[in-house]
Amino acid sequence: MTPSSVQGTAGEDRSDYTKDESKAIRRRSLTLLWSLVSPLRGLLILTAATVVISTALRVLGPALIAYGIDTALPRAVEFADWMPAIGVTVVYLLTGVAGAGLIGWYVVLSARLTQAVLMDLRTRIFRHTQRLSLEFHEKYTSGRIISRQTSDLESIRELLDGGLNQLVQGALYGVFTLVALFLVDWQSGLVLVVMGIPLFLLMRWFYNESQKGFRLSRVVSARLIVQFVETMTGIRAVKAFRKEKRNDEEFGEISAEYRQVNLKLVKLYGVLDPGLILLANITMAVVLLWGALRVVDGTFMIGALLAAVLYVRNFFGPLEEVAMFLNSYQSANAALEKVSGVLEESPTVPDPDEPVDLWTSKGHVEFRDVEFGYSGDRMILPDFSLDIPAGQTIALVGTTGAGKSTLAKLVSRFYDPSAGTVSLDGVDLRSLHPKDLRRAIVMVTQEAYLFSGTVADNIALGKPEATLDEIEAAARAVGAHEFIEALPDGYSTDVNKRGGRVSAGQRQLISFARAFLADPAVLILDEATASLDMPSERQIQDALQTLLADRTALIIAHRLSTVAIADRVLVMEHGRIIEDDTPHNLIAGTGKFAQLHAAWRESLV
Ligand SMILES: Nc1ncnc2c1ncn2[C@@H]1O[C@H](COP(=O)(O)OP(=O)(O)OP(=O)(O)O)[C@@H](O)[C@H]1O
Repeated sequence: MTPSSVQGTAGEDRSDYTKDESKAIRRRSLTLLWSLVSPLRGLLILTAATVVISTALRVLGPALIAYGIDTALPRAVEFADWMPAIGVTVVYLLTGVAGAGLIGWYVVLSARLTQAVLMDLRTRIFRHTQRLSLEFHEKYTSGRIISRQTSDLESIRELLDGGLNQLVQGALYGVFTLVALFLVDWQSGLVLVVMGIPLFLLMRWFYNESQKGFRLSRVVSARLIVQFVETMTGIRAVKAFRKEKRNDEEFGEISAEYRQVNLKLVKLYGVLDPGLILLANITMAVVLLWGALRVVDGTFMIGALLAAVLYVRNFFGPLEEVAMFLNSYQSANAALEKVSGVLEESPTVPDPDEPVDLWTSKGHVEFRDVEFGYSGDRMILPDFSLDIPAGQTIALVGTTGAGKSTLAKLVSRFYDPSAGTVSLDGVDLRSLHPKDLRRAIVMVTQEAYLFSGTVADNIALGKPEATLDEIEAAARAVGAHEFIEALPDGYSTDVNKRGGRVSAGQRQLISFARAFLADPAVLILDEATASLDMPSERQIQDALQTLLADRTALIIAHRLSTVAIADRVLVMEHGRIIEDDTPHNLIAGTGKFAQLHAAWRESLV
């Protein structure tokens, strides 16, 4: 079980993990990696076999040279027996060719493996983040999600595409070389093992330090992306409030920090590289000296000495590369840690295991003893009960922050209450299949988001199988047909292309048409009439009348004129309903709504 301090995306911005936390994160990354690789076990085994065999063949070289010099050559010189020399040359050539061929095959196989893993991971991140509840998206900014899907995946791709080959081959080469050295001359092998102690300490120091550095580097680079994405998505507000200078400063500060972190990382190589060279040279000198003494003594052969020196050189050769690719390994590891965190998050509004069937809904909505707060300590709806009979049109008014949108989000099941139930036709929303829920309850918000595609595509989102006639009928019903017809390509106009750009009010009408076509039993309009311009007030009323006919409706309205079409008005304050009556009765009374209404009427004069 991952400790709660690093569960999911918690603790993601830290780089000072405790031992237990680090262990848990590592375990989570490994589990993810295994889940990605295990379906490809066959390919993995084949890839591993090719790299093991090809490396073993490459390591044979110096031993063959030693045999050539110490055995085959003297036989040719002394007895004119050329067979061993020819034999060893042929074997040398054959192992070279086979080793090269296998390496080629390994590269192809490993590419196939890594591309499959990457595709799986990419799809998983997309699917999973899309499935996560609104609560997650409201607290985890889009910039961070983007960096998971882009820069993190890119780091993993870099490692898998190039670094891993080098890393695996280098590490295997080192191990095989050590074994071969022991077989050729155990005394030189012993020297290498003794020198292996400072080598191990150096590599371990580098690994730990660079791991810390890379974690920090990823945290800062994610902040850079978040800052960039937030600035660009809010570019209108940035310009309107002249926030450019402050943004420049903030971005500059994070950039400077990023540079600092990366500089520190590079400095680690300034210790590692000379350290490796020094250790290699000392080992080589000791092996050479000790070997030479034994050659003089007549207890060691010159060919074996040459092989021992070659092995020592070969042993240290790839270490530099291994260290370099530890770099991309670290970076990919840090990325995998974050990605596995996102994938560990689970939807806070889970789908029911055994959903209750609700083919057709009447639209009876009920809140019973509901308690809700976004974070545990602050209640937004302390104790809320409300019965909305099927077909009723409710207007919800109240001071800002009273909890009106929260109510709408609970009916749409973007969130679940912490106590009590929200039900549709007597069925707890938690027991409904998401498909039934989405078919029965539709929310239209002020944003009225349009997806890339044509106007018709955007309306058809409410009913994907709709015909063009149905789409047009829906647009006519809400009064959107005229302006759509006037667009350059009518219903086929691409909303993202030049000329296809529509105004905020037009977008709203398109989303009304979309909702009309979806024909839900319950419709929620959250400030949805706010962007419609005043001259078409009459039109709005007509559009709303058509849109709301024969269904339950919950309208959150600042515009008091919309309230007139409601059967019932609820006035909310601090998460409670303080007035609940027909608009007529409320206006005639002396309560809060009567005051609001009087003030509004005065403002019209
Ligand atoms: N995602 C969120 N996380 C934490 N708190 C939130 C979140 N959304 C809203 N709140 C808080 O919940 C309270 C009720 O917000 P809500 O949006 O429901 O009010 P509202 O009545 O719709 O207000 P308005 O008329 O201004 O839209 C507010 O105090 C707000 O700060």
